[in-house]
Amino acid sequence: MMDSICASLENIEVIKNRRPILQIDKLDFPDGKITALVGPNGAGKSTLLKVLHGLEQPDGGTVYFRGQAVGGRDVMAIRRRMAMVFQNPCLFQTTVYENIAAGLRFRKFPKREIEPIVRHWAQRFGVEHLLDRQARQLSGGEEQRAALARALACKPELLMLDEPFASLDPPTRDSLCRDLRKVIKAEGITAVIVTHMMEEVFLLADRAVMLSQGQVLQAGAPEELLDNPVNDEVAQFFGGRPVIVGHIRSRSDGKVEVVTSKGRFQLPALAGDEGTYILCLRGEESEP
Ligand SMILES: Nc1ncnc2c1ncn2[C@@H]1O[C@H](COP(=O)(O)OP(=O)(O)OP(=O)(O)O)[C@@H](O)[C@H]1O
Repeated sequence: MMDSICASLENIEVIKNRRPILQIDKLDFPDGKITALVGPNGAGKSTLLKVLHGLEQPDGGTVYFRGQAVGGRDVMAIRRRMAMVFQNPCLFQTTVYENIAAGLRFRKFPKREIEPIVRHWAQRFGVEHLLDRQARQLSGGEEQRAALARALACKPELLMLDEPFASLDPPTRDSLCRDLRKVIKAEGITAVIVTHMMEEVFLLADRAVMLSQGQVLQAGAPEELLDNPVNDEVAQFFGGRPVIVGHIRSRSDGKVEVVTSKGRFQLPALAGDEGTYILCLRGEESEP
């Protein structure tokens, strides 16, 4: 069955200082799927997100949202159906509660409906106990959780994330990634995440799109880019480290069977595993 498409870019061109920084013939964002945008610094990832979000007007081409060309007076109405979360969460200088409620107030939700929605999303992202706290008194991980709750409270159809976890420590990043995937999947949201971290690509994304110099080099399942890269640049980006990705096939007696493209592995079950294992291989120490 064909995937239905939430948003797409067609013949998009963005030019800065007479230099093309984004040239996309066609790129679809399928409904309910999480797409990771990856690529080296300056590849055009953030520009692509801004074009998709209507924050940046392309010099050529068309953005479609649910089959409708985005432009003119409709832009603001369509942008309200999307949400963006940045690396710097940019919380308002007020309480966590007011931050999560902000979009709902803006959309003129009735007062009595706001509180249960705020509590629901605060609880989904583990910040319910912080609702009365001023945003400036949060840790980086708590800030990002509050920013995600704020973004999701408005039920966006398309969620865009620009390196949302880049400044978090690995365990915080890992737990937030897993929570985010659960929430996005449960809500059926379409998401696009810009990231430099391979772990995030494999933990979060259903698809990966590799950009370089403003162009799409390859798009497909993350494992496809890892196992069958179209060129050296993709191979180096995805295979720069010896990583094998696997999915849990079965569990028994505290063990899991993980199926990978390189074979099956019996491994001890890890707390919090959700079905995806990333096996990183370390070279054998040579004897002196
Ligand atoms: N306003 C601008 N004027 C001129 N050049 C720009 C402007 N905005 C972006 N660029 C250039 O466009 C290219 C793409 O930038 P962009 O921020 O989209 O890349 P990126 O893939 O998100 O990079 P990074 O991983 O470093 O965040 C870069 O070479 C950047 O210098």
